[in-house]
Amino acid sequence: MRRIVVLSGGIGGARFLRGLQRAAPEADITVIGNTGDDIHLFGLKVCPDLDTVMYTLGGGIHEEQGWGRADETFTVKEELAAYGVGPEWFGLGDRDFATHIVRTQMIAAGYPLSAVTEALCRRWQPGVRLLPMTDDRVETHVLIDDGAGGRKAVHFQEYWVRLRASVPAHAVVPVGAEQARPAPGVLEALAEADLVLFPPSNPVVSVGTILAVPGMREGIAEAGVPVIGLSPLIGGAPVRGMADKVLAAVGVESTAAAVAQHYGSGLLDGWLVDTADRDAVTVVEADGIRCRAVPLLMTDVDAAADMARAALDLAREVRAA
Ligand SMILES: O=c1nc2n(C[C@H](O)[C@H](O)[C@H](O)CO)c3cc(O)ccc3cc-2c(=O)[nH]1
Repeated sequence: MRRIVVLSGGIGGARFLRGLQRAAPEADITVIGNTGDDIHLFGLKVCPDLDTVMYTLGGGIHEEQGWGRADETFTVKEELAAYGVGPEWFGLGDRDFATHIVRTQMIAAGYPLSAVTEALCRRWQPGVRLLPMTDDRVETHVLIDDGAGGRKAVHFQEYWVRLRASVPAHAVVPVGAEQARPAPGVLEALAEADLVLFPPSNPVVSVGTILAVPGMREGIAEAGVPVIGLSPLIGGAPVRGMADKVLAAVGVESTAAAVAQHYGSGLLDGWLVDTADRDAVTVVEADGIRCRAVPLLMTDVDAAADMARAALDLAREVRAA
């Protein structure tokens, strides 16, 4: 299984990918990155999930935080705040700003996001081919109460970072996804893949947004190769982040089994749950998805590599069946 395609969000996907690289050093890995979290701030285009993958695999990530740059300073942000220019709730550091300036400048010069991402990766050498899911603009919005008896849509980052997902999400809408086309190279990578992986990324706002791009589901199905996912939930709670909040918005229970059922046996061939959720194995298998329980806590790169090995083993089982 040399050619592996991974549909990735930010932190969880990036850390899993680092494990996959260790577990399968010979593999040719293509990452299809979520761009629904992208946000335009201060006239700049910020792509949090693409950057998180690029910095994590390129050795520039802030390890504890999981996003943004290591050894970061915030002088530009402080100067903007001194002018009264916000938002102050989104932490863009000086080093990170440079990435967004280069990206925005290249886009203004007419380059598509896929070409810009390739150019940025020339510096970071992430060891994978990093593709945005689309070159078209897709922006995830979350429908919340407006405090006056009605509802309003806010940008995903406002819901996630400013509100810390503390208010109920009534709906999650990847605005623009219906008209979006997969970025160059995405469908080709799927067609040539030996294996497709869904890392323990958010099933709604990360993997779900990628799957919302027309042609993506068909591309995965037509590849005719094992599709293996890893649960982002352990014991009914997200390992990191607030996935449970957005799962509720799409009517999915916060359990490892419910997430597998949400993806469905039409898409998924195999599913890994944590050993704490071993009772879910029979439930998931009853739905026609091969399931195994293994430790899913990515405490370090070795643990992530063990998870990647388990996913590769499950893929071999599926293929041999
Ligand atoms: O919790 C936060 N997450 C921040 N993130 C992470 C991001 O909001 C989310 O975790 C992802 O979009 C979800 O995958 C950033 C990511 C970037 O690439 C650049 C800047 C930020 C800033 C913040 C922030 O201020 N607070």
